[in-house]
Amino acid sequence: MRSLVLLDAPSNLGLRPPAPGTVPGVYKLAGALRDQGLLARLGAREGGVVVPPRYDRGDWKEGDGVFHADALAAYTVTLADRIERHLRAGEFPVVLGGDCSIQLGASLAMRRLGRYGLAAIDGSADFRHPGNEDVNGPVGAAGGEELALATGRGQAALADLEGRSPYLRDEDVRLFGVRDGDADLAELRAAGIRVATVGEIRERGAGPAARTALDGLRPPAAAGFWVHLDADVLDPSVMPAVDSPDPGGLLPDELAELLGVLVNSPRCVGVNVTIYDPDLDPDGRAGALLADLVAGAFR
Ligand SMILES: NC(=[NH2+])NCCC[C@H](N)C(=O)O
Repeated sequence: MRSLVLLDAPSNLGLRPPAPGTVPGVYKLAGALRDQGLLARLGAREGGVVVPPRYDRGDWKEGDGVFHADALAAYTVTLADRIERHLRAGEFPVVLGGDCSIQLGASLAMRRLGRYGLAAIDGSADFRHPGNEDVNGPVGAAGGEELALATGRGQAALADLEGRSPYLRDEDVRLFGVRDGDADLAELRAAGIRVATVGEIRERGAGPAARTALDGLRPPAAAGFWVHLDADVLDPSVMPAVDSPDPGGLLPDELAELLGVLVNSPRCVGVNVTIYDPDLDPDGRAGALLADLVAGAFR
């Protein structure tokens, strides 16, 4: 029997201000999903909150690299300490963000334990790094860069914490739900990162696509894998409450099937949920859907 622990990582340090003088509302994701009864619905133990530093970009300007780099580095180590403790205890962390930069905490924690993979269910690869700025624009927001950083691309202050770069090997990463025609696809595939786009998932079926992708994410290669879920993998018609809504996303039934196969694999060691922003969801409908999908994934 798996023992789930619900842990909040309400950091918004990896996103740009949604409007001048405001901060990203993703830090409220954890509270909103908990208010949907997630702790009880998961039958999870209370894991508490890893409290993030203040959102303050100071005098950062375009060209200065990743903003909040020092705060993100410190937070990643603290979050990794917490996640590592649960993994070592044989518990299964369900980590509520926050923006996608919290994936770095999970990846660093796993790297301390050995070789693990990542199944990222995300509308975009979050693969911006200094080598592809011609395609993706300048680095800055870590929430659009965490896969690049975790695979050892980009500034060492984030990509090489504890001298452990890369936290994830390219060959141990699986991406699901990147939009067809995404500008990063060619580079991802050239790097050996396996991607199932929305169109490919639809063609093959979400279950078969997920099962095939799990090949190779088991011993003797990787010991197991983490699931990173960005709410923006869903189509904006059902999940408009994200910072970068992008049409052509997965529908709830497709995500349910995908998530079900991945999190119920005995090799899955934990999951994080990111990007849903309650400020953009006045009637709470998108949050209720997300809670249903997360709670419903565990059999
Ligand atoms: N949903 C996200 N991952 N948002 C973070 C990044 C958003 C934006 N596309 C960027 O790369 O700057």
